[in-house]
Amino acid sequence: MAHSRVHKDRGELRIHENLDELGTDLAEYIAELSEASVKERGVFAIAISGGSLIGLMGKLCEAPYHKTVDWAKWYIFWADERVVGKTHADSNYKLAKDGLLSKVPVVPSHVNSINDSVSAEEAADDYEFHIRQLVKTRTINVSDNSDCPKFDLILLGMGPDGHVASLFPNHPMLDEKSEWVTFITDSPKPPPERITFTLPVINSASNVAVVVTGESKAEAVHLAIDDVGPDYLSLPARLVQPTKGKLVWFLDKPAASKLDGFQFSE
Ligand SMILES: O=C1O[C@H](COP(=O)(O)O)[C@@H](O)[C@H](O)[C@H]1O
Repeated sequence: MAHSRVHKDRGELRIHENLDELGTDLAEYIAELSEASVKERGVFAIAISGGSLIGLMGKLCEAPYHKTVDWAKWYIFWADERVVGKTHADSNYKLAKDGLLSKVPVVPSHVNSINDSVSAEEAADDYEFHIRQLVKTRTINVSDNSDCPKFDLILLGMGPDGHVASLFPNHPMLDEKSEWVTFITDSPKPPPERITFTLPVINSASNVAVVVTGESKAEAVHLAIDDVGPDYLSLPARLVQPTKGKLVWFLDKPAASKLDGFQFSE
């Protein structure tokens, strides 16, 4: 049974007994947001990440979700992408296509992947331009207090170093305020060339979920959520603070094991 509590300023924490339970809760959460968004706006604009997240979304391809979700209304984007070919093993697009998108009836023209035949800088510019067109038509909603896109849902993973999307600790891209999509050519985690949503875009979303599993990430989870003092305020995962949207953390027990008070909530 999942343990859920609302942190005073870091959103809702859902701590799961195991990966199976987490996968079930995550699929239900995404399906509910999809239904609400389709009812309200006629579409569901969702941005996904790569890494372990895709495997954890697997239950969406199974009953009942493969039939009950209105897949034709989904518009899919990437919160970050590695600048490699779409058939490359490092491609977040390939990961999602193989693990999810090829198994459900999404509309191919609604799958908004990056241009993989140009430089990282050009790919970021292209992707931002593309998103701007879809904000104009309101396929992607617009923020109430800036011109930023307001995705219905942004799904993030987190690395053991606290990176989210391709926003890495101590990198100047964390200070980017005007671009929606930026690029990196010296990523500390290979491959080096990537594009990523910036923090203003992530924090303008209606819903942001950070999905983190495994003991290797327990320290970063603690630093991203607990009151740990000024040294960690700029940890990328800590900078995920939706302005008006809702933040939910999906954790398994090993990832949550270093959270303050974890032993008392078991
Ligand atoms: O490089 C990346 O890493 C993060 C975390 O991946 P995980 O496998 O540790 O969950 C991922 O969220 C991001 O999209 C990816 O490009």
